[in-house]
Amino acid sequence: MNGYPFKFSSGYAIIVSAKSFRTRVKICGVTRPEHARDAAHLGADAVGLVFHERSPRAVDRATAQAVIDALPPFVTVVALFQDPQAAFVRQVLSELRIDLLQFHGDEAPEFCEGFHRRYIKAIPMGESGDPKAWVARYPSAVGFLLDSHSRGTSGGSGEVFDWARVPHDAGVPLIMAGGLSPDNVGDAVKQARPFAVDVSSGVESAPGVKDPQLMAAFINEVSNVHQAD
Ligand SMILES: O=C(O)c1ccccc1NCC(=O)[C@H](O)[C@H](O)COP(=O)(O)O
Repeated sequence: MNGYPFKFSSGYAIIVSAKSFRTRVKICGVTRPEHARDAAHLGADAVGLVFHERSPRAVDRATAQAVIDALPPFVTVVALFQDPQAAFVRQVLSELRIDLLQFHGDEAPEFCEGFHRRYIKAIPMGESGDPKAWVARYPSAVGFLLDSHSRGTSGGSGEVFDWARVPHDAGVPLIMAGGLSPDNVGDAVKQARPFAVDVSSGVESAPGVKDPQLMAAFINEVSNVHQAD
């Protein structure tokens, strides 16, 4: 398919020309202000802050504030949680300028909606099953992040799932994640034509340490796909 599926609110579906569409890029698990600034100036659309204490990429609120302060305008700040206490999410939201929530665990739709913020829901592609069943279960999500983890396990593993399972007719923005790197992201975008791609370990020199050269290579590979379309 040489284009991107889009469904209007009326239900009318079209393929948007590949030339007029740009796959967005989110760099997840940023732990240092200088890496956030680098990511943004290299062209990242969003950065993810991991608020899951068992993650090697977990940030405390002071570090998160420093990362946010390093960002220029028009870069989305995403706060990632995995089965958090509601009070913790509320505390993060009250202290930090968060644009979007990302729920990576078994959170119910009512829980995700309870903060009255836009949110995306991670779909565990390590499980069999139709991703569109998740889309139907979370009608208030503004997008879905397809990651290679199984239910109950964390993301950021660097593992790849079968891209043939990405639906082309979900009717909502899909964000591909899981084991993407500068070596494979071009193929992933060409094959699945997602709304966005999300990367963590594939642009790191060590867990939690983003590598500016790998981030640059990753973002270049994504834009190269569109220049060749
Ligand atoms: O990154 C983590 O440590 C993490 C912990 C708990 C839940 C989710 C987590 N990461 C999710 C992600 O960073 C993204 O989904 C990512 O793009 C996928 O990671 P990777 O395969 O390393 O690119």
